[in-house]
Amino acid sequence: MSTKILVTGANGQLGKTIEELYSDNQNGLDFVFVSKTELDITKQKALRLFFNNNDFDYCINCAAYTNVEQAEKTPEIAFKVNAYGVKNLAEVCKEKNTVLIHISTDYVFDGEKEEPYTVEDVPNPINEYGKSKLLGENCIHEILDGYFIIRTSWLYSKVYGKNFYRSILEKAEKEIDLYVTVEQVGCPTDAINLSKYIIQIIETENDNFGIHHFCDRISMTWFDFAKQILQENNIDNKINLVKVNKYRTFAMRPKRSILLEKLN
Ligand SMILES: NC(=O)C1=CN([C@@H]2O[C@H](COP(=O)(O)OP(=O)(O)OC[C@H]3O[C@@H](n4cnc5c(N)ncnc54)[C@H](OP(=O)(O)O)[C@@H]3O)[C@@H](O)[C@H]2O)C=CC1
Ligand SMILES: Cc1cn([C@H]2C[C@H](O)[C@@H](COP(=O)(O)OP(=O)(O)O[C@H]3O[C@@H](C)C(=O)[C@@H](O)[C@H]3O)O2)c(=O)[nH]c1=O
Repeated sequence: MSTKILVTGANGQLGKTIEELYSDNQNGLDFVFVSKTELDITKQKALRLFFNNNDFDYCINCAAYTNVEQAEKTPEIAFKVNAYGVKNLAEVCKEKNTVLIHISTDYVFDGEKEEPYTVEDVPNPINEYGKSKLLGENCIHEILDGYFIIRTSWLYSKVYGKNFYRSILEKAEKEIDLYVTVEQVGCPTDAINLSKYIIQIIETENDNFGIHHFCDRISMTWFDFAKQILQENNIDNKINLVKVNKYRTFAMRPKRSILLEKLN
């Protein structure tokens, strides 16, 4: 019998990456991908109806509000999706005995710890996006037993969505000087690697429920990452990359948010 998997928020960078890698439904994995217009996690009744009409073994929740700057100005939008939408999803997963695989973020931490963050470290978010994601995590802990919360960091896809990798390339097309901060240190994570990590949890029938940390294991500043992006695309000699201590933003971001994976 095949394993039925629902992917919510399927039009985002992670959802699209999973779809590209796995939608051919091989190895007994049977995927259903739903975008926000097809299934809005903030609409409780529609969500319940959808789950009542379909059975899933797993739900991979890629739905989120990820605009960190805008979340600071209108936090209610971020909380609606990242906290209360996630609560709705946890409730229907509980009713239908579906294992929820939810994605969270390094931004639940304040970034003041010198060493990498372990899954035992206590979160203390310093921006509204991080606070909304932490409340989403807490709703899952309260409602579900069978769940994975996978915290990742600095996620990027080279082809899908809006992310730092693609922003730098877009800017490089228009500008000769790029100003990038050295204020934060973290681990950029390719959406392809995160997708593989999620799917191997399902394929191996992992039942090590709870919080997991997953990131690509090379830590750097955003400036280092921008340099790497320009080099990779052979445009580092055309662009003047300028190191700045502070890049003006509305939201605060954790200074050091390296995630340490749990060793089993
Ligand atoms: N991007 C990053 O750097 C990081 C992301 N994460 C987490 O990883 C996960 C995936 O992120 P990523 O793929 O980058 O995010 P994206 O912003 O690329 O995708 C999120 C998707 O969710 C959809 N969505 C928004 N609101 C709802 C809703 N109410 N119901 C259903 N779908 C909705 C969005 O649709 P629309 O665009 O139409 O609003 C979008 O297609 C998220 O949980 C995020 O918090 C964790 C660490 C780093
Ligand atoms: C585009 C740009 C950004 N920056 C700075 C601003 C900020 O401090 C830092 C990161 O920029 P961004 O705003 O693109 O990235 P940001 O939205 O902070 O990325 C975060 O997204 C959420 C969803 C997460 O969960 C996090 O893990 C993290 O990936 O780099 C520059 O210095 N120069 C630039 O040209």
